Amino acid sequence: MNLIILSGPNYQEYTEKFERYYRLMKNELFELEKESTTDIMEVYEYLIGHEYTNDFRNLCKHGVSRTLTKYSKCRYQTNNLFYRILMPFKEEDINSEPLIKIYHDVLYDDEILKIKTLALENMNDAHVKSVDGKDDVLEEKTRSGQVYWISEVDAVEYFDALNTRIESFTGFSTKTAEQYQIVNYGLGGHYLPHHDSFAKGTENVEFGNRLVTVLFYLTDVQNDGYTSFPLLNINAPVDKGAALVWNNLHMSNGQLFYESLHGSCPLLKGNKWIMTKWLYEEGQHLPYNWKNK
Ligand SMILES: O=C(O)CCC(=O)C(=O)O
Ligand SMILES: [Fe+2]
Repeated sequence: MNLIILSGPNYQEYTEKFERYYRLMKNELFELEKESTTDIMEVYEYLIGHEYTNDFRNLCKHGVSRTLTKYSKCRYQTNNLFYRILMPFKEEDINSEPLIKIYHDVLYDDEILKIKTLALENMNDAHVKSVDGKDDVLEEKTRSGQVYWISEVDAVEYFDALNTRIESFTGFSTKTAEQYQIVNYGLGGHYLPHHDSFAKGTENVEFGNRLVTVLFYLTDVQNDGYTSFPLLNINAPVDKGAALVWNNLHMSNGQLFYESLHGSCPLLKGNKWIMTKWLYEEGQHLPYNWKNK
């Protein structure tokens, strides 16, 4: 590329050239910017008209004013596991009722890479799993993203260790859990507030209901795309390698924890990847019998 020198006898010609290049570059940058961002108001307008969406919208847009309580602490957690003395979990309390915690750095970069590669080969448009095991296509406005259910049988080497790790930091069995679900949200991708557990009478006959959600973040997302709990006024930040863990049911009787209502704020820039594991009632040490609740 020739340098444009804005002085000397060809000053006029060079200035015109410079202006032309400048305009071209500006347009180019503008187009690039347009591709990687989306109109915030457009996405939020889209969310109007749904139950709880005002709270959800405000929370997504204005963030959180969470009051710290005596529960809000973070610690190195060993859960009385011998080898975790050397490598404790970084546990952060988010809420007490229902219990919500973040475990930082529990999914490693090489695992994230493998999981994304596996998922990319098998992505489908977002579906929701119904109790009878069939997939229902979700209304587009409720959730927009690409979904992949990983069969652990096909990828034992990735998931054996992870199952054990989940059991260590949650204290719950993964033996009756669902397969791992991977979701990729693009621009404007979101998930309106919902409960993860199944409605009464529609639980899984073998394993009961979704007791605990373990949500791993496979990417960092700056300033948006939070997992938001509108009834608790909480936005959880998207922190690559962390797992957000919460109870969907009351641990004393298995009834729905209404306040566990949550969604994913619209993604306004970049890309958000998550992986979810739902732990079921069956096979856990619970003070109630889920079959007779
Ligand atoms: O993407 C998120 O932050 C939330 C996802 C979620 O709620 C779900 O998959 O059930
Ligand atoms: Fe959810």
